[in-house]
Amino acid sequence: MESIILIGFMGSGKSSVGKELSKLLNINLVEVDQLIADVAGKSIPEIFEEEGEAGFREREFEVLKENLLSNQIIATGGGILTYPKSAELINRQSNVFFLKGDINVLIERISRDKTNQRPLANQKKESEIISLYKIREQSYHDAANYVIDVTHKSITQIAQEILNKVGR
Ligand SMILES: Nc1ncnc2c1ncn2[C@@H]1O[C@H](COP(=O)(O)OP(=O)(O)O)[C@@H](O)[C@H]1O
Ligand SMILES: O=C(O)C1=C[C@@H](OP(=O)(O)O)[C@@H](O)[C@H](O)C1
Ligand SMILES: [Mg+2]
Repeated sequence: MESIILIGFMGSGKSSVGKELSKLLNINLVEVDQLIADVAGKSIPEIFEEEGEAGFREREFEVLKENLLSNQIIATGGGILTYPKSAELINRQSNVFFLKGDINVLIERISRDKTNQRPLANQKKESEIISLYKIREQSYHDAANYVIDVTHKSITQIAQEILNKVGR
């Protein structure tokens, strides 16, 4: 099976749904953010602070490139498509799922989630996060082969819906 790639804004559930899919299919999860931190030996906020967003995006591209093998679940970070080299790789894939949700619900989920520190959402006004979403929204649609509404669904429901689409 060609790998299942999850894209979408922060808080849309890419990491959570990725974990669930990896369990259900018993295949490897590539959690891009986690691998970036492992390779760098520092946290995502530390990378943003020390290397800037540009440094983070190049690291993200390297991890994506090295892990685009078949038969995996790939949970990306919400900004991966802003880097043209990464967008190009993802645009070539055919099991790309855009987890799309009401932005207000996503903001609520982000603000409740204290485990994942998100430098591009922390300390930001709601209006700024909404602007960032609007800037990115079209790129998710352009890259996606499937759009899944995640607003009023559980993580398990979303994972099941994805499995149905790929015929598993
Ligand atoms: N469908 C959902 N229903 C309820 N909570 C969710 C759902 N999807 C994600 N969450 C919660 O929202 C937060 C962000 O989810 P996460 O998987 O880290 O998203 P992403 O990787 O897309 O940023 C987590 O606390 C997670 O438990
Ligand atoms: O939207 C973004 O630019 C980012 C999203 C984060 O991943 P999640 O979408 O999993 O939160 C993480 O990659 C980093 O903080 C940058
Ligand atoms: Mg994530």
